[in-house]
Amino acid sequence: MGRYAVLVSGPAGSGKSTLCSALIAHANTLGRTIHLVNLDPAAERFSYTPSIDVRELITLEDVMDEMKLGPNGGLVYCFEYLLENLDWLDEQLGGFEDDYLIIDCPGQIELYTHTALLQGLLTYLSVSHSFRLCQLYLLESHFVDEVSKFFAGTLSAMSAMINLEVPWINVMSKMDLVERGETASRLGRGLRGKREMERYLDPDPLLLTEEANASTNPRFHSLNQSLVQLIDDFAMINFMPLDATSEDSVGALLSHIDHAMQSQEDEEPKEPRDMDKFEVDEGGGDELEDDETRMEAMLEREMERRAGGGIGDVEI
Ligand SMILES: Nc1nc2c(ncn2[C@@H]2O[C@H](COP(=O)(O)OP(=O)(O)OP(=O)(O)O)[C@@H](O)[C@H]2O)c(=O)[nH]1
Ligand SMILES: [Mg+2]
Repeated sequence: MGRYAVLVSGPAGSGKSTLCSALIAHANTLGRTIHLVNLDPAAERFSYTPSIDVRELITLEDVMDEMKLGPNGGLVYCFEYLLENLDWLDEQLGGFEDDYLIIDCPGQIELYTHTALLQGLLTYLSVSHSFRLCQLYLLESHFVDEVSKFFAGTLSAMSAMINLEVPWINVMSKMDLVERGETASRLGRGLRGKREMERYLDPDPLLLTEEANASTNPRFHSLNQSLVQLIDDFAMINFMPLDATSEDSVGALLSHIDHAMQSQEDEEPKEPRDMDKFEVDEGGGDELEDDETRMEAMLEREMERRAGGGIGDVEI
């Protein structure tokens, strides 16, 4: 087999921990074992006991007390500490040869978009521990129920995707709320119908532009056009619907993840890199690689995958 790790990421409350539990429960019914890894130093409880738990190394509560930091600064500190203490992680990972890990991440979006911390960790897992990786990014259906919110959610997903550069699956979570037609936003506006919502799963650029223009001042129409163009050019923004309460829905997502992982078997192995280079730098100074080159390489690979099948089927 090999070593596989699925990172479950996304904004606060998007359903990450619920999905981790649902995936583990579903895997158990198939006779498969998935181990839970908790990377959230502020997590309180889990349905399954984590096999690896960052809280054994550091907790957000202690950091906030001792370092006099707020929750966000404290979280960044916890991740820096983890990356400075990778020997702890080495020890934890030692017992998991040939295993499938599901990694529950914190909900602070800046971790995915503004810092290189998670990227450092992913590089470490793939280069030093030969993990095949896949990242899920969850967005809640009822926060993406109109075009302006769809833009905001999609751009955050895109920004995280470019920052992290691993096989990627966007997930629109809590789709059962759409099915049930529950009130969407907490502002009390009615949720769009299921069919209307589904068009956001694989958005049509023309419809998106029309809808965005219909609800904005004409001064912003060219901005709408550019945003839609950007989303369309990337050809990466589509969402897999998820209802974590449905075994079928969780099963479909697990198959999708398996497919993304499997496809990496066909890829060329990565050259081991000097771990000294993976020092954390939040100031944007010495980046691991030049951003443009990384982005070009990522886009090129994506185009190749899409042209040749491979993980082109995967919503990334
Ligand atoms: N209806 C519905 N509720 C869900 C679903 N998934 C999660 N929830 C609910 O959403 C809330 C947040 O879920 P969590 O799994 O804790 O979300 P999270 O992303 O781990 O949250 P943080 O770790 O705080 O960022 C809980 O009340 C869940 O029961 C779903 O598929 N459908
Ligand atoms: Mg959680």
